[in-house]
Amino acid sequence: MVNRAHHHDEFEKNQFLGKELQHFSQAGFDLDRIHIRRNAPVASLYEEAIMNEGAVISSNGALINFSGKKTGRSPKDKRIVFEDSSKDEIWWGPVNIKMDEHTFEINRERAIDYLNTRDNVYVFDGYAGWDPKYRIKVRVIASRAYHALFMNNMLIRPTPEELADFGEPDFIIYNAGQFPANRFTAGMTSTTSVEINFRRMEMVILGTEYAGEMKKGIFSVMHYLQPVKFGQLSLHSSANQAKSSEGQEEGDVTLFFGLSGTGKTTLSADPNRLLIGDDEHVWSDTGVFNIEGGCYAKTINLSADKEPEIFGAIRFGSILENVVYNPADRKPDYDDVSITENTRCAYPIEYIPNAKIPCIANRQPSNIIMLTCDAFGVLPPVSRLTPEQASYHFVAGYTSKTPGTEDGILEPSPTFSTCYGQPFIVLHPGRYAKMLAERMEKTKADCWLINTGWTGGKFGTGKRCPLKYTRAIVDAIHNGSLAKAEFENFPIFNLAIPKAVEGVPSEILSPEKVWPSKQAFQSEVEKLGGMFQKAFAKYEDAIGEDVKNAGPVFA
Ligand SMILES: Nc1ncnc2c1ncn2[C@@H]1O[C@H](COP(=O)(O)OP(=O)(O)O)[C@@H](O)[C@H]1O
Ligand SMILES: C=C(OP(=O)(O)O)C(=O)O
Ligand SMILES: [Mn+2]
Repeated sequence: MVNRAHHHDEFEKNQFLGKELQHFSQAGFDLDRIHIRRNAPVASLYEEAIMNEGAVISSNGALINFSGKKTGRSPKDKRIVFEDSSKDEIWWGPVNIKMDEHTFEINRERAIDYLNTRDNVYVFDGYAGWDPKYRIKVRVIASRAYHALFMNNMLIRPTPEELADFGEPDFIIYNAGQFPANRFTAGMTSTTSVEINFRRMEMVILGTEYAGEMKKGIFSVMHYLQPVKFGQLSLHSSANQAKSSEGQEEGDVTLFFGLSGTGKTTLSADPNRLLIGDDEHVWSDTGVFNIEGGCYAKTINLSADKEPEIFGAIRFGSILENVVYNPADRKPDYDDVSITENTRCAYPIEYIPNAKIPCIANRQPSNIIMLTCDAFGVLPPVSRLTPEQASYHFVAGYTSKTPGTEDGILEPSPTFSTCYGQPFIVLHPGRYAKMLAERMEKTKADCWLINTGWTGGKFGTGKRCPLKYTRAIVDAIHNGSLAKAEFENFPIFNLAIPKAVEGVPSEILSPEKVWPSKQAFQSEVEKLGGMFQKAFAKYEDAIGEDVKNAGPVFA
């Protein structure tokens, strides 16, 4: 137990109102034993993470934490409870594995029993969703100060008044990640378990301390609630908005879709634009809003030079995860991947200088950008999509998995991750695709496919499209010049490739020209086209003919 000054103790106890405490005893918390610390000050979470969890303060002021054995998500251990209120809505399958209600009860009890053995139990109450019409109140209950601080950064932080009136949460996370699941419990296949129960509106985490499970867990909840309860479209995307500068139309909104590692966070942090959010959004009837109150950036090879906004956001209050530091001066070494390639920083969104607070735009998007990280080096750095092609690519979700974000992924591996976020969707992909198509049709947004991955050859031979060129492409979309470009056809996929983009060498725009041999290129394009067809076939029945016809066509 930390030897805190007495007045700190009293202050923090008073953060909880009597009525709130009742919820905890009803849930089985032993209030005579444990000390509940609700929305504790960031500084005190620092202290306790340092004293009890091996965290250290880095030279930039951020808190470096370690998540233990699991340094990425565990998709094979993520389950949804099979129960009457939600069972007919859920897309059961590899990403939404069934769990019975009884097993959930056992794991929930196990989590609470473990939390009852602690001196301190950390609670964070906050919101998910910046639009008050569609937001939910989330309570996180965790055994580690690190996890409370992480969600302090990632959820929307309530004002003191909102906290005083918080009342009952809409959703609760029980995070006992330090304690394993019991392998003799029916349905458990490992010591890790991440599970959501939509009847109880609860999530239980056992056997993984990777903090990203919590933020992506809430995202799954929103992927259920937004379409089903609110009729709104949740998306794995970042979003930003034009300031009144540089030929951009003031206020125009761009969505960047993409699986992990494709560039949502990097490209949405743009000095010329206001950041709405880096990862989870809802395209509502009235505009776009962020689900989160913070960002979760990758820090692998991070430099102040290439990514100044993100680099500058790493300071007091930010959480660095699994980042190696130099003991002599406590400087983080972002090039060191000896713990994992999935090193991260979680910071409150206002740490980005151009953040738009509240993170909401009462305006429909003008540009939809689909980010793909092509490990085959076949797709062009940028192409223009028809609305049908945009729907096709959204459903196919072609990209690569980034090393480290999921347990067991060691190098960029090609995948078809439907909706550019298969691990997080809860309903059939066709339902999100239909809502997206309706919204694109209504707003007539321009659609683009950007390959932030390899160009001119496969992973291992070609090279990743330099960030400065991708940024130049995004600038050309935003200043309207790309829409006016001359286009040529990209074979088989029938994508429109611009012949020139300001700031980008023309020869890289057409992959055919950078590939060592025309024949090798042709055969890789065909191979990839075939992979698309096979991946799309799974969803064909739920998607219209016009969209199906927008995919690769072999002469
Ligand atoms: N052309 C590029 N476009 C975007 N990111 C790039 C590019 N080349 C390299 N990167 C790197 O790839 C990573 C993209 O990660 P990030 O923006 O966090 O993706 P996401 O938010 O979609 O998970 C960053 O580490 C970034 O520095
Ligand atoms: C946090 C994740 O993704 P992203 O990089 O998209 O934030 C993740 O996939 O666990
Ligand atoms: Mn991201």
